[in-house]
Amino acid sequence: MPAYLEKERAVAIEAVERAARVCTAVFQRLVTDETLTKKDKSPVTVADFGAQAVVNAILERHFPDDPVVGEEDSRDLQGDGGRALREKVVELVGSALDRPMAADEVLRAIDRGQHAGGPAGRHWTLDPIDGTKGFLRGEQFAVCLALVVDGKVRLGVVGCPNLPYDMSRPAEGRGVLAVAVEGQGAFQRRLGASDAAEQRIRASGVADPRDAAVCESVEAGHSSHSDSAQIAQLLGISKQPVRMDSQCKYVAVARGDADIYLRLPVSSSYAEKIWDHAAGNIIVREAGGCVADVSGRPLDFSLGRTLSQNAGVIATSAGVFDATMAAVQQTLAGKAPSAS
Ligand SMILES: Nc1ncnc2c1ncn2[C@@H]1O[C@H](COP(=O)(O)O)[C@@H](O)[C@H]1OP(=O)(O)O
Ligand SMILES: [Mg+2]
Repeated sequence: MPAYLEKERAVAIEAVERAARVCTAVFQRLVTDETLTKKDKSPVTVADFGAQAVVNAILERHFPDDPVVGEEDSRDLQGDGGRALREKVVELVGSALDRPMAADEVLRAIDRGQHAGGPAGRHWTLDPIDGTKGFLRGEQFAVCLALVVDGKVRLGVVGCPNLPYDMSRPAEGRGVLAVAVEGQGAFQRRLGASDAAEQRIRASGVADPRDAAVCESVEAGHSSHSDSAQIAQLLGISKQPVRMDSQCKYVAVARGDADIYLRLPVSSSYAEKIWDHAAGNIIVREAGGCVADVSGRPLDFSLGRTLSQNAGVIATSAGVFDATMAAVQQTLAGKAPSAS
């Protein structure tokens, strides 16, 4: 008998592999094309749309009845105004899928991402490029795909093209694909190697919070750096936090590169999007780690496109979870984030 979600797991890996290739190809063009500077936002737009079209087309081929909650829609690619961008995306998608796709097919594939999500049945959730700023800097970004069944994340795949496969041996190359299915553990394999062997990954066994390493967003607008400094101080952590963009932070916790991922609300009006957390969340939990919001509540993926009942995210290895939550709560107590 096939294992739970065996086909979904294989298809999700293929989709993330191909989407990651789209992103890498666009980035290579970005650095070689003298007409583009890294300040130009258009490359990330082309890669975002291209990656979403590729993933959605592959999902549709294998699971035509499954809706997708994706970040992008095709509005900017339509009509005369969208022609230049559309042509670039169509060319990119054709080469990523090894078959030409007509423009209207590409737009339709992108718009398969407009599902509302919710508590019932199956849906996929996709962030075609998570960490766009990291992508443009040539640093960390991720292609993130997850399957939600009856409001719970059951499968997650995070492709990290720029993450060293082994942090202790960075010379051995970059590119990691992390994958987890509910109840089956978390694994990593080399991104871009079709016959890649999988290796089980586990969160660290650190028990004394003073020994823990913290990771957080590069962008202080996404997670408060001053609150995390206070939390680290309460925990007696002297190491500087590692800052990186995207769900690569969840992968870092899942394989013990870091012990604590802090995402501390800057504004009470921001609702986290499900595609920014679904895949990373299951990978950390299946690696033996813990994930909650800043109040200690589990992340609730059953409420539509956002985590409307959660604020922030705390992901840690199991041995330092309670101490981290206590320090988070002490730091945030009596401090209302601004609504701006
Ligand atoms: N105010 C905010 N708080 C938390 N996350 C945010 C905020 N604004 C944008 N983001 C999202 O953070 C993600 C990147 O996170 P990280 O800092 O971990 O790399 C992006 O998906 C980005 O969404 P968007 O895609 O709309 O820019
Ligand atoms: Mg994102």
